[in-house]
Amino acid sequence: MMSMIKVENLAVSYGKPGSEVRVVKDVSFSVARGEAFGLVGESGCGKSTILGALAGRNKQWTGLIAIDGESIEQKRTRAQLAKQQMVFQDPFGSIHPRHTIARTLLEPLEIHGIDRRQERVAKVLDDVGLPQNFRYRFPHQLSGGQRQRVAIARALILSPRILLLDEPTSALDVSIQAEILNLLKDLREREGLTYILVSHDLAVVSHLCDRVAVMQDGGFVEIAEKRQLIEGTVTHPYTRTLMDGSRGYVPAI
Ligand SMILES: Nc1ncnc2c1ncn2[C@@H]1O[C@H](COP(=O)(O)OP(=O)(O)OP(=O)(O)O)[C@@H](O)[C@H]1O
Repeated sequence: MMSMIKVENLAVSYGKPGSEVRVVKDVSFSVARGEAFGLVGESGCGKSTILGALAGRNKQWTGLIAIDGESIEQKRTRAQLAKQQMVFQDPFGSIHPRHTIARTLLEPLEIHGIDRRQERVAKVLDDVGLPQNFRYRFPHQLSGGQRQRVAIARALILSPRILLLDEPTSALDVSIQAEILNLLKDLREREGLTYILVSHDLAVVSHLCDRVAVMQDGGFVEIAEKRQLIEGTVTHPYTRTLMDGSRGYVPAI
């Protein structure tokens, strides 16, 4: 089957030519349509940088990126950019504190010149389990979990095929984390979405993902199946260290 996301020999840098720092080195993987793929590793190992390159935010990359069978250039068309959307740890990264929820959700539709706007806003609010009258509210009137639902709604409004989820539950209370993870799980099944989920928490990753890439210092040390995480049959010592270090790690079956 054709991959939804294919990455070959990806390298990503920051900084001006001549003083570039390469923070992702020679990473290759592919994600099937409808799969949830995890990225774990210590802070600073390059997880967010990979998502940034896939989302079109970070243009200093080399290698091959193909989305839905189409090879991507560093400069993308609007249609290509709409195919994958990011969700961040802090919803304020994508929702403006002084805009109503309606305005936050309408903005991407205006930018992309998409019609039937009110109808689409109504649908995404439904999709993420928020009441319709939340349109008129401001972010500060919402709980952390509700704000993250708005951020997910905003990511969904352009009908992407892929969600790139960067620690989407780390800023939330534990009880709310499970709610948001279950919402993401349902959305993936209902809409046939493909996910890449970045998390430092193996419990979060194994709740949602079928396979997990373990990162260290800009590269992958191992791509483990969920079953290997559950059975403890991972092959790389660093993956074991991460598993041992993940306090309260409860493998989800
Ligand atoms: N805009 C930037 N300019 C320069 N260096 C950056 C920039 N963003 C990230 N880096 C560096 O790139 C490396 C990888 O960062 P990245 O955010 O991808 O790691 P991460 O694994 O996602 O970590 P975290 O979980 O802390 O976000 C780090 O050393 C970081 O300091």
